[in-house]
Amino acid sequence: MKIALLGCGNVGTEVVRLLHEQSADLAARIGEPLELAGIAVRRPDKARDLPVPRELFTADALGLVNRPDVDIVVELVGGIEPARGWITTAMAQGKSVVTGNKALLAEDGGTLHDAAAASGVDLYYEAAVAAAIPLLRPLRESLHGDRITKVTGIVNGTTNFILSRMTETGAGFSEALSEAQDLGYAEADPTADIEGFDAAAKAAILAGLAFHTRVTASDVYREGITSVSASDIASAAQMGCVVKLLCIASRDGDDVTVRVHPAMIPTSHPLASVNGAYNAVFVEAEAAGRLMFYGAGAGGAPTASAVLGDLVAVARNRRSGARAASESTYADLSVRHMGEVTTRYHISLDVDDQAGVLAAAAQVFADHRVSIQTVRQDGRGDDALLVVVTHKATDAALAATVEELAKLPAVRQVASVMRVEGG
Ligand SMILES: NC(=O)C1=CN([C@@H]2O[C@H](COP(=O)(O)OP(=O)(O)OC[C@H]3O[C@@H](n4cnc5c(N)ncnc54)[C@H](OP(=O)(O)O)[C@@H]3O)[C@@H](O)[C@H]2O)C=CC1
Ligand SMILES: N[C@@H](CC=O)C(=O)O
Repeated sequence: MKIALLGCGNVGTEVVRLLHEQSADLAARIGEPLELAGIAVRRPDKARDLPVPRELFTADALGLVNRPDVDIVVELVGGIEPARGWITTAMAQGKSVVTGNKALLAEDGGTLHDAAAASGVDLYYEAAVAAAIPLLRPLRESLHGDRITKVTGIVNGTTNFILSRMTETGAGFSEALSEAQDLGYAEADPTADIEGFDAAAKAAILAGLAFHTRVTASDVYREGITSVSASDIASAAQMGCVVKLLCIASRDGDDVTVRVHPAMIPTSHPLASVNGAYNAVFVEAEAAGRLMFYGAGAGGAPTASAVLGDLVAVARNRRSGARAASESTYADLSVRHMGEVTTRYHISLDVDDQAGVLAAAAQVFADHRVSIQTVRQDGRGDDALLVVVTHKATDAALAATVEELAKLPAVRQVASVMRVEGG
């Protein structure tokens, strides 16, 4: 069975290594050997310490995809184009595809699934969400007899690594990000990680599979972690909380809400102890109850494990003439606007006069029917912040409250607003 590998970076390199080191086991599991037909990269002449002949490398990805001896295409380049073109070309020629490209799946998964169905080939993408964790196959298959109501998780390893470092060692944001890049966790453009685009793409894929509907990245409410400060982390700690970038997808009747944003969660919450580049996802289903999936969420080797798992499944299907179940998108659900979502909020106000501003601020909260749970002062003197934690309120009510708080004469600025979940 011949494989065209597109991309040999953090993940592709480990795929090549595993294909080499485990070739006998893989052949035994599949019933015939897997052979690399070629490896497409941007710089074919770059020195790479890999156990394969240099002649396998090419810059002509499309030429490799088009080769008649190629059976399966593994796409590990990323991005929308030219990856989409390579994948649809491969499928049109009856070649099955394995990919880890969440950005493409979340933007245009429908086209890829339709192309796979039209050509009767497989499209597998376990690596696209939460890397090594077997998560998509359980959603696509094992839980198909149940009704999933909510998926909550930490699905980006880079941001979880950064927040963990900031919390545990007091590391700065940039220092922690460059460490995550060195470890192969970050996307080629790390803006995708730190601004929440990567987690939003994964949230769209998870919501689509969980709720049997098509959800694209543009349906997902998204905030990244670039505005999370050391003072937010310290303030969370004072409340017995930690800050995490959460992905929350929930279904309520015919409506779904899909959101990605930083949130304070109590240290007793099971997601609070998920640190470093680890991911964890809670799935709540009507009959199964609460299920938790946990493991390495980024990095070359863990992601390659998921790619190899898909490769074995696709190769076995080709040998037996079988095909994975088609995409299940029969449910016509509407995506609810973020303004309707209710949660608790932590608001830090940089004020001139703590005592003087309290009554005015309380009135603003009352005017918008946002009920205050606690108020406290953080720090001393000019640097002191007035910290308000609310009871549950809608995002729309909170946004209107914050807009008015910012106009109070004694408020220098609204230093931060963060959701509080799970308490
Ligand atoms: N890193 C991770 O932890 C995870 C990554 N993923 C996904 O896996 C995919 C790959 O990620 P990763 O390995 O980290 O990415 P890298 O940036 O490390 O590697 C990208 C690879 O693609 C090659 N490439 C780029 N442009 C072209 C082109 N035009 N033609 C041919 N080859 C090209 C590069 O070539 P060259 O080597 O010459 O630069 C490189 O080999 C992405 O979709 C990513 O989102 C999924 C889960 C986890
Ligand atoms: N950049 C991603 C890689 C895995 O999907 C992450 O950090 O989670």
